[in-house]
Amino acid sequence: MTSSSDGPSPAAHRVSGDSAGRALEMPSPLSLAGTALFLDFDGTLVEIAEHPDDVRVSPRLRGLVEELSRALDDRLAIVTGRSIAALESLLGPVEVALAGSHGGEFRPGGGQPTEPLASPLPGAVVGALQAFSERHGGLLVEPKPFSAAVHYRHHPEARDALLLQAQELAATFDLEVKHGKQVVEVTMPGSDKGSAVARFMQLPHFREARPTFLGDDVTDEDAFHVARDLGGRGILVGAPRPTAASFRLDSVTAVHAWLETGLHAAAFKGEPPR
Ligand SMILES: O=P(O)(O)OC[C@H]1O[C@H](O[C@H]2O[C@H](CO)[C@@H](O)[C@H](O)[C@H]2O)[C@H](O)[C@@H](O)[C@@H]1O
Repeated sequence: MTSSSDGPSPAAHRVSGDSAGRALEMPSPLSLAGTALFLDFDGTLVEIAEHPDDVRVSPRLRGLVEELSRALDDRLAIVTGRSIAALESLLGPVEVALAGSHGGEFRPGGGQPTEPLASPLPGAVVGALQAFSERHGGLLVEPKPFSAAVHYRHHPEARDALLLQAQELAATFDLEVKHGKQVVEVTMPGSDKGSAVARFMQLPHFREARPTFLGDDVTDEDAFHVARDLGGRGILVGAPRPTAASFRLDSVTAVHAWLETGLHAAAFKGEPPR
């Protein structure tokens, strides 16, 4: 299966809701009562940068997600395409639940061990992607425990050949292809954000809550669907596009403001977390 951010079509996802191009409204202010909050990282909590290591993490971000998680009685998770190690190298050792590598890595809570939700990526796949990169001027290959990303941001001419290479590897090794923002990834089956959200929602402290998922990329669509199927909602971050999300926030800055406002309102009202 291929999911695509700027590829020919995102049809691999059950894109609906805003598929008619209808403008999505802003979400109402965040209410913590009965909410489980799921946050994508790149493009949602931090702005997209030219290189994965160059993202600017606001000094407030780690504290913000940890305070929100405590106010939600731990019903908050960051669900990212990055590996958990890469995420924590940017954010610091964060005391919240995490899913990394598009859901291949699952950590149910801060300080708890990470569980694999997929099998490791065969080493030959990374080797083939590295060889591809060398043949095409040196694309950035980002190996992760259950997936590998190849960034073509600085070599846009290699995009179509890269997609073809990824599809060939997927057919040979039984992988899935994800096409995100200037990046093509191959992932082990089971590594998707929808499965990660569904898994979190089975944990006892998440079970009765309504999931809200914030994300910017096509690779977040699986999670928007699962959130909606479980009685919650998706919030698209960034420009309008066909999506299964129900609401939209304009930018990373708007996400931070929405989260801060929800946290402060809960503290002011003494809102009980459940
Ligand atoms: O699921 P996310 O948390 O949104 O992670 C998706 C991918 O993010 C990173 O790549 C993207 O962000 C980079 C930094 O802004 C940017 O240079 C790149 O073009 C984007 O695709 C990360 O490197 C990937 O591993 C994640 O899968």
